[in-house]
Amino acid sequence: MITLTGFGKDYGDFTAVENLDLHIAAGETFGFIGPNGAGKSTTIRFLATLLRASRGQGEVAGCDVMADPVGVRQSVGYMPDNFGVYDGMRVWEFLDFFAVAYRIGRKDRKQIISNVLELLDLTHKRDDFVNGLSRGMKQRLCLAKTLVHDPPVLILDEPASGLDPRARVEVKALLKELRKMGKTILISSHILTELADCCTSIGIIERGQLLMSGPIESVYRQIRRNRLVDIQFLKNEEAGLSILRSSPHLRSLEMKPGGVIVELETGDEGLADLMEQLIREGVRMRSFNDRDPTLEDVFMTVTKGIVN
Ligand SMILES: Nc1ncnc2c1ncn2[C@@H]1O[C@H](COP(=O)(O)OP(=O)(O)OP(=O)(O)O)[C@@H](O)[C@H]1O
Repeated sequence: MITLTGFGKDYGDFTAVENLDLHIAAGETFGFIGPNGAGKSTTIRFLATLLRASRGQGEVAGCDVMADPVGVRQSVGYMPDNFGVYDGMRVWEFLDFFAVAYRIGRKDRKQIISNVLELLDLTHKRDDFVNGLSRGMKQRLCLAKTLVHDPPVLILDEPASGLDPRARVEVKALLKELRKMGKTILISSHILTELADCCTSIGIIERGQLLMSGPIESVYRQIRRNRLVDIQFLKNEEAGLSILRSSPHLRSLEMKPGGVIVELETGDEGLADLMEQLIREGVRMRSFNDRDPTLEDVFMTVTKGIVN
């Protein structure tokens, strides 16, 4: 449903995105994850036909992004990261404005607006002025606006940023609802936990390069080949770190208060040997936990796989 082939974008001498290949199948909810400035919005704005590529091609719902931007816009509901709502309008007028822009006839508009308001739980705000809405409601209204022309593809740039925890949970529930309706969704975020339980696939981008992508389970599997061990030190932390750093099994090491998370490529025996060595050398540990990676671990390992 969404394909990018060798997509690249330069701003002057600066390459914001480099040679990006991506394929998102129909019905997927794809989480596009990356730190600030990674190139998420640049990629998204290209797919939404708002920015020209320096290299490469894109296709959305069978339409070429550069050759047929109108076709793409008809198939896409796009929510930008810096959305604007027109303050002087009432909620229903705001949606009606976009429905007219999508050339939806007067007869159908009323019903569509009432359906969309109901889906977004905004029916009771129908006649309120947009500027009287809370931030969370404005964000929901923006999401409502992306749905008026019933597009098969939704491209949402950080739709939950700045929302309180309850509103974020509501956005996640809504994403699941939209997936059930058969929509293909690309959603970007740098809040990892936000995407962990509502995406079917993810892509991790850093400094304009896609570091990893695929079905969420396969991304977890790739990372699970290695063990993640969370160690909390009680005494002799320096000696402990030096043993870990010289271990041939070490793949990455991330410091945290009072301890460290290490990624080790080894089995149970190797893990037991390492534990024994730490104890033998006088390192006292409060805990030594081998655990399943979270999406956050995947992200940290992939974007910062640094062995100090
Ligand atoms: N119009 C522009 N002119 C020059 N540089 C730009 C422009 N737009 C983006 N950039 C740069 O390109 C890089 C990628 O920016 P982009 O907005 O795509 O990142 P992002 O992953 O969406 O970040 P964020 O999470 O902060 O929104 C950044 O270094 C940014 O400063």
